[in-house]
Amino acid sequence: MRYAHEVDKVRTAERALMARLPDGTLMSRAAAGLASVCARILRGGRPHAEPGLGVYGARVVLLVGGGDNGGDALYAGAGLARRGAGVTAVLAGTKSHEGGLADLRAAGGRVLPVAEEERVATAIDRADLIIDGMLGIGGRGGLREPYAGLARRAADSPAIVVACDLPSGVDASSGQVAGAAVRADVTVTFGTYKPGLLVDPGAEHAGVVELVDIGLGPYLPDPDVCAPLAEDVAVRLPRPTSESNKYRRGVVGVLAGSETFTGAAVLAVGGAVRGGAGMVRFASSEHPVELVRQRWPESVTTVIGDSLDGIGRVQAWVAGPGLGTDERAEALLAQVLATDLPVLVDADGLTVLARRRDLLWRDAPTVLTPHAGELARLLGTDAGEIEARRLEHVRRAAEELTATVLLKGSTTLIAEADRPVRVNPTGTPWLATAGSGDVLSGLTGALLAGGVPAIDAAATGAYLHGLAARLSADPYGDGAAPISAYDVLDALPEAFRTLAG
Ligand SMILES: NC(=O)C1=CN([C@@H]2O[C@H](COP(=O)(O)OP(=O)(O)OC[C@H]3O[C@@H](n4cnc5c(N)ncnc54)[C@H](OP(=O)(O)O)[C@@H]3O)[C@@H](O)[C@H]2O)[C@@H](O)CC1
Ligand SMILES: [K+]
Repeated sequence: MRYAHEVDKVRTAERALMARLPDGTLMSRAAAGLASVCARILRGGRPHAEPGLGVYGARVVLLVGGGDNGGDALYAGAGLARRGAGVTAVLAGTKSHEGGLADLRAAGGRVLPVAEEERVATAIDRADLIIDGMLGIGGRGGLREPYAGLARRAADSPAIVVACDLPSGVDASSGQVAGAAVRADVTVTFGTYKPGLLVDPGAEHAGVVELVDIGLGPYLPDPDVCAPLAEDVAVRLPRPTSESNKYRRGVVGVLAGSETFTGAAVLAVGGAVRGGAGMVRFASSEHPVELVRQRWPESVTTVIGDSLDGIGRVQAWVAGPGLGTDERAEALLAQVLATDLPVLVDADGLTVLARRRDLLWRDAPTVLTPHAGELARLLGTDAGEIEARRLEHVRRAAEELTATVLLKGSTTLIAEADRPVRVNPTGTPWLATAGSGDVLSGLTGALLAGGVPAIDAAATGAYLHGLAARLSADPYGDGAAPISAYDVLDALPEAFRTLAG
């Protein structure tokens, strides 16, 4: 698991640790870690030179802000200069870390005030590697000048950009980006991950994130956000044993589809079948039932009117994909939510819930799987607001709707009251395709029916779904192609095998 802590918690832990250590120890640990990642990157090749020539002779530019983030960059730059790199520090703050500056000068580094615009521009354009040490966890709001201009210049340079602690302009605690921000290839972060490195839009500015241990671990409280690794997900996968039968593996009920919308039902049932349900019971009107029967003959189908009576026993429900939003849909959804079973509500079901939030007053687990637009309707805000502050909104939704909320998007987030928000690390931009959400609903419903607790079912479902999408979009790791929701379904067995193996 990768754990992330908000800024106030990082600061408290740092104070506690610093009280036990000689002055400057933490900064020197951070700077040493940063320098060693930069050296490794330079050894791997750089844009202006033959690959693999190493640190000696490499052109390194430090963008140095007025706080301790700039201090880290200066000490790291000094370390690289001692290994033979040509290091230029662009001083952009009203002041600069004195110890760091003295160390860089002593190591033979060059210093350029930001006002020397032409020389600064030339240095950035010719750099092999740029260290962004403008702002770290002390950053607030959009980047002001001259930082914003330097961020833009760095983006146009062919150099590899390495962010110190976090890309300047990204809010460490939320991932919000208000205006210009550095886009890093690699971010070297200290002590713990910051939520803004895992949650978009911050995450997409961070590139590959490397954590440097500075000894903070014992002083950190529970995390605010966490991102599971493959092994964290693998241990939660339900695995049938010789004792298993279809009822023990879980019977999932799928209430989906209507005469107008049929595809969503076929995909949701497919997600449940491939998600490992022992049995899928599908309830809908005639046309979708006919199609599901053809495609998934292993499911047990029932044509229903406006009552679910006689469907048979299930252990969890998936309700909503293609269901419509009329009174009949509302009546059926109300019956599902009146049970004491875990229920996942998606798509049209969420639209109905936006006008019937009272249906969420229940004791059994409820999982909601909205995209930003659906969540906006549920919370009475707009989708742009949600996208800009995803973490805040998914937490608010979990509290207000008393549900496990999985917010789909470029990074899928899963929240439940009083627990760290989980960030899903898998997925591909190609997953943003019609019907893929229906597959996720069925898959997660199968996990719920198998007895997996709501937050784990949602996180595991999201992980497998994103992994299946990656495996089908880019099976050989040499280039991705568009995929359909059906491709995701077809890659689910491979995703399970990859995880379990
Ligand atoms: N604490 C520790 O033990 C350790 C900390 N470490 C390192 O310290 C970093 C935190 O350092 P920090 O607290 O000095 O803050 P930092 O991010 O450098 O920036 C503060 C300055 O930014 C300015 N500023 C703010 N917003 C702005 C904006 N939008 N646009 C422009 N300017 C803006 C603000 O100016 P002001 O608003 O006050 O005028 C203020 O001067 C941390 O990320 C890690 O790298 C490591 O060494 C490990 C040990
Ligand atoms: K930075």
